[in-house]
Parts: sequence; C-alpha cells; structure tokens
Amino acid sequence: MTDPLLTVRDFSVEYDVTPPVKAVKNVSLQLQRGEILGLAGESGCGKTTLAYGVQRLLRAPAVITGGDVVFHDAKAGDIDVNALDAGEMQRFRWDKISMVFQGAMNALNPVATIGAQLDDVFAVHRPQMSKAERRRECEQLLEIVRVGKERFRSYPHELSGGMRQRVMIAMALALRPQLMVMDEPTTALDVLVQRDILKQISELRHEFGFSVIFITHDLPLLLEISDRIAIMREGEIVELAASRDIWERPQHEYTRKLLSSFPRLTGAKGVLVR
Ligand SMILES: Nc1ncnc2c1ncn2[C@@H]1O[C@H](COP(=O)(O)OP(=O)(O)OP(=O)(O)O)[C@@H](O)[C@H]1O
Repeated sequence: MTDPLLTVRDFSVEYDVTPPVKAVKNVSLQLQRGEILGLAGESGCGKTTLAYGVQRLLRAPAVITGGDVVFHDAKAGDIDVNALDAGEMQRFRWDKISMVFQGAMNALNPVATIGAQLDDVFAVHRPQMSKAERRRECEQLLEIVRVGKERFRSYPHELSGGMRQRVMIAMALALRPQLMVMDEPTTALDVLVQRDILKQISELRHEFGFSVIFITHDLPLLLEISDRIAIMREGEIVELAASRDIWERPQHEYTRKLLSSFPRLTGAKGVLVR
C-alpha cells in the first residue's frame, strides 16, 4: 500500500547560462510518508538542484522548465507547489518542510546561546506561544536530539561539531515538518558521530513520521540509512529501488559502476541502521 507525501512528475530545471545547463531532466518520483529516500550520484549530477527545485528554493539563473510537484499534506490535502504565490510558499516551506544543510552547524550564530536560537524559531513562527511554552519546547527538543536541556545556555563554541549538528536537527524538527531535506548533513563529522546521528534521524522519523530526502555522494552511507535510493546521472534518475536491491542486484550499469567505486562496500557488510 502506498501513502505518498510528495509526487514529482516530469520535473526539469535548466541553468540559463551560456551554454545552458540542463541540470534536471524529466525527473519523476514519489516519496512515501515516513520514508528515507537517498539521492546519490557524482558531483554535478543534479542532486541539489532537484532537492531545492521541488521546494522552489532555486534562484536565477535556475529556471524550472517543466513538471509538477504535489505535496500530499497530512491535514490540508494535496498542495500544488508550483501554484503557490511567494507568501504562501514561504509559509508552506516553514510549516511543512525543513532543511539541514551541509556544514549547517557552522551557521549557528556564535554570539547567541543555542537556547536563544532555538527559541527564535518558535518566537517567529509560532507567535501565539508563551515564553514558558517556548522554553519547554526548546528543552524538550534538546533532549530529543540528545544534546541535553542543560545546554540551553551554551554558546555554539562550547559544543562539539556533532552536538552543533544535533542542534541544527533540533531546529529542523522544531515546527514538526512532514518532510526534511538533508544535504550532506553529516559529511564534516567523523564516522562514529556520523553513524550515531544517522541512527537517530532514522529513529526520529519513525517517532515523528516525517519523510527524509537525504543527499550525499556517500553511497555506502545511503545504503545504511535509506529505505530507497535514487541514483542520478547527468540530471536523470537512472535507477530508483530499495536500498537492498541497489546493493544486491543493481540494474543499471552506472549504479554498478558507482558501487564499485566505493572500496569499503566490497568488504564486510555494515550494520543497517534502519
Ligand atoms: N548557478 C549555476 N549556474 C550554472 N550552472 C549551475 C549552477 N548551479 C549548478 N549548476 C550546474 O548544474 C548541474 C547540477 O548541479 P548540482 O549542484 O545540482 O549537482 P549536485 O549533484 O548536487 O553536485 P554536488 O554533489 O557537487 O553538490 C552541474 O552541472 C552544475 O555545474
């Protein structure tokens, strides 16, 4: 049975430069509710353009040249993302989708406590909440991402890179989005911290029911965390299948090539965190 959250049909994006770059070409995919979908492919294949494009986060010279994006909202029913005006789009983005960027942990304001920065998310987007309610929510979020509520008054420099990235995940979780887009969220962290955070993301999506689009070059990592993986090449999805199938019986020649370029995949199998 399917329960889609996002349906993308024939989606194309071009960069209007000379010569023009067709960065995403007629991509169709459906993301299920609660699913982690990995987007893999070598640098420049269009992963970021696709993930940003479906949220209309691209700026000129990027032009969406075709396609539909429908968000199947749990409460409001189907939303045609292309039809939203700028104001609606902004509210939609904050309410329904959140993003964790590569190196996001360095985007924290160094002169404000992490508590104040988390509090800001609620103060701006949930103005009806009282100060006490906001405080409670922030502390709860810090507990959920295992930073600990006692860190509420810490400054970013007082936390490790892994903890700062967890704070960013707490911010992304704050408004209880239905979709989280993660663009290389753990690349800058060491492997053990990375694993721990990924495991937690996987647990949280079960707990909160959000879906994840996870972008990375790191195919072995995607095989561990994703339910399904889309392999992109030169703007097209050449294969989209369950992670296990991508690993055990890749259909496309390019998928096989990509798999063979990761030596650690040929050794002992890792433990799946899903
Ligand atoms: N602002 C821009 N102007 C022109 N071309 C661009 C622009 N941004 C991206 N491109 C081109 O679009 C294509 C897709 O880029 P994109 O960043 O989406 O790929 P990616 O798979 O996310 O790469 P990476 O993994 O390196 O981030 C590439 O050929 C890139 O050079």
